[in-house]
Amino acid sequence: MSEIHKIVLFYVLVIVLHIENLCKSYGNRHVLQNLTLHIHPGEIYGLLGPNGAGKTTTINSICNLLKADSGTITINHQPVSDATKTLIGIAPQENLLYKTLTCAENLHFFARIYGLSKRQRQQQVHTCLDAVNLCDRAQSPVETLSGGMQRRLNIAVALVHQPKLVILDEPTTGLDIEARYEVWDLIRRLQRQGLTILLTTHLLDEAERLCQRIGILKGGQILVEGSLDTLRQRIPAQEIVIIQTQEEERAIARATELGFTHRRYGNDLAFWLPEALDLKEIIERFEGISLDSITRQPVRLEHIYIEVTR
Ligand SMILES: Nc1ncnc2c1ncn2[C@@H]1O[C@H](COP(=O)(O)OP(=O)(O)OP(=O)(O)O)[C@@H](O)[C@H]1O
Repeated sequence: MSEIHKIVLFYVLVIVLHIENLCKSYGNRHVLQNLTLHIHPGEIYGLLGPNGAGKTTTINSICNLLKADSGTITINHQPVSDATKTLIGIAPQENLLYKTLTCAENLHFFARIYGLSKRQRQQQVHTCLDAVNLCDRAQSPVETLSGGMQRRLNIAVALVHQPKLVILDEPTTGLDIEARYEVWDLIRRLQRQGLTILLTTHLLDEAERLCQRIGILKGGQILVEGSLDTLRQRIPAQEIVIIQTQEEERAIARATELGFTHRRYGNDLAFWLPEALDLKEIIERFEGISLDSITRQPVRLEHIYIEVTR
């Protein structure tokens, strides 16, 4: 192997964030239990989990705002400390912005906290406003911006000190679909610029669109981790079929005979099809049972998430 290949391989193998066996309790409540996860350079990693799973506790530990009881967290091979804080930028769920200050003033303020020189501040404020498409609103007070613009500015604040890892906590919650598209575009652009991103979201389609790898957290542990293709192996189905019928018991009994697993997704009765079937073949399988409708779906993150966390 040539030297250049070795160097390239070295950088590919460097792990940006490495969490090993992290434990944290509040009194006798065990919030993180041997949590282990690795985030690779340049990827968007989606940390998913139900309310109270331990996502915020994990993020606060990564940012060194909270001390774990045991376990290790390293960022670029350095244990978390005040020194590693500069490697991380965080855009919290609640925008961290001063509403009466302008966009530029907000960024100057946070850049100063990170100790940037006047010259660096001027340059970074411009670069960050440009990155989030808000140059034309530099002198606008935050309170005059739309919700989507405020969210983009909140992300700009996370970028002002040029971190290596950016943590986006529920970046599009509460936004309309147009504003959401803009934030998704922004996140993809940040990745193309070489940033590594840890994203938490309750929106599973957001994770499907953006994340190269996903970890599902519950009860303070990562239950599964991997690419969407890896996670799909959790559901041995070619397709999921939702059936509406007045004869659900008979449909379930037939499906069981055929070897189709059945599930309830909300009120929907669903069957996992182990082989690809066309519509006519699906109807034939349920012959003699009156079907009101059949809807076919690919296996989605939503199905995997429900399977893993149920
Ligand atoms: N300071 C604290 N003292 C006691 N319990 C706490 C404290 N902070 C968090 N917890 C508990 O720890 C558990 C995990 O909380 P955490 O905020 O990390 O979850 P989360 O996954 O971020 O949830 P959400 O999706 O609702 O934001 C919850 O049961 C929460 O009530």
